[in-house]
Amino acid sequence: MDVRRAATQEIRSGRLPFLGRCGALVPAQGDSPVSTVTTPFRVALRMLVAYVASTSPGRFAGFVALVVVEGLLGPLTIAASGLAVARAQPALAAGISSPQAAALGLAIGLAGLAFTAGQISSPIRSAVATSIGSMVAQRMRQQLLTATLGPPGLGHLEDPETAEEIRRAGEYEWADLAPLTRIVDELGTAMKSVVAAVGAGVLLAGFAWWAPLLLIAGASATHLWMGRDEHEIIEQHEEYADLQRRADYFRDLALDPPAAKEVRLFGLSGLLAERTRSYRTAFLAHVWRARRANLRPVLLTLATIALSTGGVLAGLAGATVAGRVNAAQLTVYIQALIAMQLVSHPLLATWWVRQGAAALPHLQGLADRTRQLSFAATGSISADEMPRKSIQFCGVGFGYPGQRRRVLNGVDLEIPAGSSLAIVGRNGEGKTTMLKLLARFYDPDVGSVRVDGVDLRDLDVASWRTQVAVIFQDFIRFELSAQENVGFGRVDAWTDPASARTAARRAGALDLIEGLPAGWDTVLSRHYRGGTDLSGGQWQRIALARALRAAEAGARLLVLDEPTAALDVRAEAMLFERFLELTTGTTTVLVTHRLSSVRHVDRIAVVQDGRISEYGSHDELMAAGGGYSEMFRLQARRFQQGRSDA
Ligand SMILES: Nc1ncnc2c1ncn2[C@@H]1O[C@H](COP(=O)(O)OP(=O)(O)OP(=O)(O)O)[C@@H](O)[C@H]1O
Repeated sequence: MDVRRAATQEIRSGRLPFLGRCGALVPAQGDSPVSTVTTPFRVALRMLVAYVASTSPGRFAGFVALVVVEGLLGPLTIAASGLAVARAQPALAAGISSPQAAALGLAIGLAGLAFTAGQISSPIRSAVATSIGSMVAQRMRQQLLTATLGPPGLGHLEDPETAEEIRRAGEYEWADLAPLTRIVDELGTAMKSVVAAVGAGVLLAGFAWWAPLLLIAGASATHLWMGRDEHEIIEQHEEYADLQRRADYFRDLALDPPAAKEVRLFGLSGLLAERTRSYRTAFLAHVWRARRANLRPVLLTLATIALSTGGVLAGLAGATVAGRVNAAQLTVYIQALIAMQLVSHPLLATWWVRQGAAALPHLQGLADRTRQLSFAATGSISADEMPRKSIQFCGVGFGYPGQRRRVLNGVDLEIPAGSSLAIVGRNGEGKTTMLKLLARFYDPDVGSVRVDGVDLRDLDVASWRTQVAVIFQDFIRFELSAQENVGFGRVDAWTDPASARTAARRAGALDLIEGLPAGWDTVLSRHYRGGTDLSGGQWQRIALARALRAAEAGARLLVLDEPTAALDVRAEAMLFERFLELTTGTTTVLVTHRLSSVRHVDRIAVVQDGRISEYGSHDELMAAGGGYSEMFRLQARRFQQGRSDA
């Protein structure tokens, strides 16, 4: 089951709006993030800086000011220390209380002050970077949630390209290696290094104009070679990311408790271990090959640095020997030369910048795209108290986005308000699809679904969904308390114990819940302390209780998509009977494969070849002697045989 899709269906049903604010959908197992950072560095840098700056302009301006000041403190320390060396000799000669000694003290004090300020400003910058990084992450998270949870339909989640965009847009979140706080900090360090290097360059220009230029040329060449090569390595990562994903998938299968039974039963352990190893080795082989190819630019880089630095040092030595540079100047120039090496520091930040910017191209415009793929929630008519008369499928034709085949092709069906309907048919005939149209997760391609004569498209979608309580086959099993699992049927009053109790009793789940270790407060997952796991049938009763809680809160259309498949035949029949009794007057639509369970519904619709092939009460359909009566007799015979065999 796709956990994300199941969760989204329930959230879309309008019952859990708060998850849009504080809940995050987790990536499916096996979708582990692999670097997709192929944006050219300059573009990535521009993108990242623009995004960070626009997230909090005031704070970012303060951050930049701090970075510039911190960057200038380095050259200031160098200049002050040079001044101190220059004044040392005259001060020694003039004595401790001379003006020369005072001037020396001033120079030393200035150097000490600049150095200390540099030490203090560094942690302050990191703290500001952390706070900006958190705000950026929060903004990205919000944008992602708006893009995924905002559209009222599901089409955007099922379009493969958009699903991939969403996955990539969310990678910043799961990339533990590169949290945004660290990325912003690295960006600040890189900016500071450039400012410090420029300041040092100005000092070194006092010796010779060409000296800083030579060092900058060396650093630029280095940047160019390394940057181009790093880009290639990252592209290789991207190209072979599938191998990594496969390796992770097989590893997760080996570790995943739900898979453990079949893995052991079919003796798959060895195969899983072998596949994990071979996919991982194949992936690493490409990475190693890329790294080996990277050796050449590393050597070229080292040679360039040695040549440019050596050239400046040789010039300095010559000038010193010739008496054109004194000791104080030499101190300043050598320190400036060392500080200028910082000019290549941003090179170290390229990886971080690319990581930080990786999600941005995918995030930008994502909300527009998902909105386009979902339908436009144009309707504004309130659905309060609907349906009062009927729900109709009028000539409905529908195919899933990106699929050529139409699942439904001319469905005509009327469900009188307050009646119960069972939709039956073979696997894959489109029963669940009809329910999805009913909940307006999609719009029909042809025809319309009408409530009291009003096209669903003209109804306010949120208001319609408060009228609908659906339990799908793949309902969510919230790893939360029993109270929450049932109470979420009415999210704005989920804590109400009396209503939850009533719903649980009606669903036959009350004894089960009250027998749990901490009763209603028990977390329904053994992954949590004091939590417990439920069987498939027990979970279905909980889900049913949630739907009944919604019905009690005013939902007027109850839709159950095989919610009792994990119960035995007798339990299902009893539950359906009781359910129909309890929901008398509520419009109820059931999907089930067990025809014995639907004898008591008012009407039965058989779906076949994309349309309704039979429609009527159980007795009418049996009397008609069509496909339904044939299926019913077959199932009854099997059941009888099973009982007599037993
Ligand atoms: N999200 C989807 N994207 C593409 N095709 C889909 C999607 N969901 C279902 N289908 C296809 O639509 C068809 C009808 O599916 P649906 O789930 O409505 O059938 P069903 O009658 O409920 O089946 P079952 O009895 O097995 O639950 C199937 O062929 C299925 O593969």
